Amino acid sequence: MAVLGQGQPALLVKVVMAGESCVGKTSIVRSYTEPGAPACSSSYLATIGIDFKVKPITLNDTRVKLQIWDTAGQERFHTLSTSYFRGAQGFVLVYDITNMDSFQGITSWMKDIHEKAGDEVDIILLGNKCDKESERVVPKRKGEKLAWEHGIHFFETSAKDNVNIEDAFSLLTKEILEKKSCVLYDLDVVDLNESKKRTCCAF
Ligand SMILES: Nc1nc2c(ncn2[C@@H]2O[C@H](COP(=O)(O)OP(=O)(O)OP(=O)(O)O)[C@@H](O)[C@H]2O)c(=O)[nH]1
Repeated sequence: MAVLGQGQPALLVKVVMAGESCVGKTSIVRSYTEPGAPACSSSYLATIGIDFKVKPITLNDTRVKLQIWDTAGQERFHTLSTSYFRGAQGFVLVYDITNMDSFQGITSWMKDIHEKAGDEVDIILLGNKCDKESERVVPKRKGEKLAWEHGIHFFETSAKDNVNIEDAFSLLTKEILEKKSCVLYDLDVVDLNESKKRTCCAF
């Protein structure tokens, strides 16, 4: 793998959150990008439309700017949300271990991802809210089996207790870097203007 050191532009990686409404996508992003701030609140505020956060990380001496798009899971936003799938290099596909419908919806989300973003994208499956063990309805082995059938990695996570969130994003990013061409991006430039980007086939 080519290494981009200090002073060189970081690689821009686009990752999209997907999954049913209320499974914890926004809370996972918050837990990852705003350490220290409470990821979960007692009241639920649905994502309206789309939002993105940027998380700079360094993996094996390679500087990466993770651009994490948080989509709305509500059915009425489905067309808008899936329109952001195009061009993504990775997906964090989330269900809630206390909600069987959210787990059963995963196959359909998987289909949407492959239709819009192709078959080569990297996906990681997360069974979120693992802190709510007493309310669990989706056994861990079901998540593991589904992930195994699709050839993807799986974690059970808690955005509330910050369990496995960092590991999940790191693993997904590593997989993307190992096989994908990425976009070069100057760390100090905030503008995502097309002219400031160029394709890099360093990997
Ligand atoms: N106990 C617990 N609650 C969580 C966890 N993650 C999220 N929640 C709660 O679940 C509810 C929904 O979380 P969100 O992050 O808004 O869910 P979402 O998937 O972004 O929902 P949409 O925006 O509608 O797509 C909120 O009340 C969160 O506080 C978790 O790991 N554990």
